[in-house]
Amino acid sequence: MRNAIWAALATVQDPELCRDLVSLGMVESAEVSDGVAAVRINLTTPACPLKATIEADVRRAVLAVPGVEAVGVTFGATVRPPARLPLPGIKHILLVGSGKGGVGKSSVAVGLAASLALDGARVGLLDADVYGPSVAHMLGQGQGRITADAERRMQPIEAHGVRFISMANLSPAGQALVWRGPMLHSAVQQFLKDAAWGELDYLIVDLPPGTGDVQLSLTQNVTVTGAVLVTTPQDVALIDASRALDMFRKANVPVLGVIENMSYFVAPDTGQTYDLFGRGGARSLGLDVLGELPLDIDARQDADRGTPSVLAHPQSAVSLALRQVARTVAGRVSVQTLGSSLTSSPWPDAGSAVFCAA
Ligand SMILES: Nc1ncnc2c1ncn2[C@@H]1O[C@H](COP(=O)(O)OP(=O)(O)OP(=O)(O)O)[C@@H](O)[C@H]1O
Repeated sequence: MRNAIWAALATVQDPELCRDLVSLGMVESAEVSDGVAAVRINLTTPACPLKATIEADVRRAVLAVPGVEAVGVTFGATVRPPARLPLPGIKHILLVGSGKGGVGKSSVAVGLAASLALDGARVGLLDADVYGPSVAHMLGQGQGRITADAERRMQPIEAHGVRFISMANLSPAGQALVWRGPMLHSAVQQFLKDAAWGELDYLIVDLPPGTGDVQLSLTQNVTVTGAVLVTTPQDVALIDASRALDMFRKANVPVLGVIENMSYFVAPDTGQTYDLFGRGGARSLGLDVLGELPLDIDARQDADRGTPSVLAHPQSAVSLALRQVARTVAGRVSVQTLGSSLTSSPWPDAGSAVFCAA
């Protein structure tokens, strides 16, 4: 009967990877005793967006095996690395960029990092927004100081399950950073390469707004798995976002999609929805819209108080959307890493990624 269970599992497809769980190496164990089957699946990311679907499909397939009366499905997860790690110990580098400043890029980077950590991933966050570093403050560590380990490497600060490094924790608060391009380049390279990040599934990089030295330096010096763009929906933001998109394309960085922030506002007193900046505008970029995040007073206050909204207000619309976006991004990273040439990707900028046929 054990063989029959494995055969049944070989008929279950990962809905994103379009391959069966057995050939993908995702079935860790499958045993049966007295008609009760126990299956353990090793997902490609703890933030798997399709865990419930996979569980239902496994259950259905195994219960169809004659003699199986019940089935227990448990999950583990191992983020699959690319053929060559971008940096020792780091499986994936993900960039969060925007054209315009103030559109919520750092908020989204913090939200994505905290969401992935909540799902059980090992997450780092590099605040490469050296001129306006806000990550430390948003994680409640504005006063924290970076220390060195025994090998004199920068030790990231840990907050809310995320290891991060920010210029804010290196330079005295309130002082302007007056640096030329080459100094910025070497600072970001040091943050990336000389810090004791440890083992990370995802290193998220909060880029400065625009298309300057830091962005170029990053895309040219490490292999980036993908980038997400953050924009608000109005034209002035979209014009700059399309420049950032062009920069990623020229640097051959796959763009996994765009997140529309401040997409709409629901008045807390009346419940009325206002599309303040023209909800849906991000679609004009021709990218997959990964999520629409509302303008939310709690989210702004949570950032100022130093607790990511996904932790402080997990049931708010903005938090639920961020959790979903983080899982979608994690799923796309898996697809891009494991995918072969089955079909072409449905999202326009995902490089060599594959996706299931519709
Ligand atoms: N969805 C939202 N609802 C309410 N406030 C938000 C939202 N997104 C961001 N904010 C607030 O807007 C401000 C700017 O956000 P943030 O610093 O994330 O933008 P940014 O694009 O990274 O800016 P910069 O260009 O300065 O790096 C912050 O006070 C943040 O808390």
